[in-house]
Amino acid sequence: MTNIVSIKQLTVSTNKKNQAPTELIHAIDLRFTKGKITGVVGESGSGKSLTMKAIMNILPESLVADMASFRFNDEPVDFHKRLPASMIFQDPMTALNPLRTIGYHLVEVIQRFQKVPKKQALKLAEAELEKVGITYPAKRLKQYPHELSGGMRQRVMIAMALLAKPELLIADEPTTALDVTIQAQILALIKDIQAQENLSMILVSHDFGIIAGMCEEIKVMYQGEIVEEGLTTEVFNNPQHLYTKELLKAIPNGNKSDKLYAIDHQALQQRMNQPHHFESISATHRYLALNPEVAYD
Ligand SMILES: Nc1ncnc2c1ncn2[C@@H]1O[C@H](COP(=O)(O)OP(=O)(O)OP(=O)(O)O)[C@@H](O)[C@H]1O
Repeated sequence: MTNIVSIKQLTVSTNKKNQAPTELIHAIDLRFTKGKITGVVGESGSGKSLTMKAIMNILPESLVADMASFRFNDEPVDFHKRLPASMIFQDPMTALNPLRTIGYHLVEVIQRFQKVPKKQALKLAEAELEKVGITYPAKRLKQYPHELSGGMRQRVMIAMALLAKPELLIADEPTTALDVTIQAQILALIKDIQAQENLSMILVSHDFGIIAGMCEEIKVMYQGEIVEEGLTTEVFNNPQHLYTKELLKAIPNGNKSDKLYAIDHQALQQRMNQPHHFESISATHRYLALNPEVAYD
């Protein structure tokens, strides 16, 4: 099994003038299997987005990433270079220019990768919209982002991401801003595309339910660290880390009258600080024992 991404000792810190740096991501090792969807789950603020932005080399200037080694497709890469990877974000509106048509956005990506005249690029754009399940694609090309629903805008973002022919697709909370039925449709689309193209994907979500339904492998993030990782079935059925157990309790069960379970962080921290807390590594160790070929070199 090859890794699409393999990083050792990734650290992300603040980088502000006249201020001591604060470490936000704490020397984590990351490995994502090629051709699969790997889930990264954790609450808001656990460091999921910063980790993804560090992989994509799109951190804001106020932050800086450092790592001991970075391999893409099993080749060492200079992490200051852009990877053949695309990223989809939670809010497509921020990634789309409100003054430009959908067609403009798609043609721009197509012409960045292929030398084709505009007319032909528009035909390719139309076909791509159809592929991501957008009805009346020819009409949509002439529309502006605000004329489309949230779900349709996210489909456009997926089309744009795919047109860049990525070897890795990172979807960071791609359905969080959408209502539940549309969420399910977009997740089904992502899963279909991944399977059809055998794409390597990282799916980031705070929702363990989504991750468990979509991903074969999973990493749990907490306070800038990976606290547990392994096969989803294993982590889901037999969580080892206290935080993972709490996250699993927090999965909404679809019953609207149920109060959402809130994690008591203070109590969790106290339990984690107890001397017998050595659970975090065992799922990883078991995973590596079962898959020795993916062990770090
Ligand atoms: N530009 C920044 N400067 C300083 N701290 C930051 C910056 N961006 C993020 N952080 C902090 O880093 C931590 C991790 O943020 P990150 O956005 O990666 O979390 P997340 O798990 O993706 O959550 P969310 O889903 O809410 O974005 C948070 O504590 C956040 O406050």
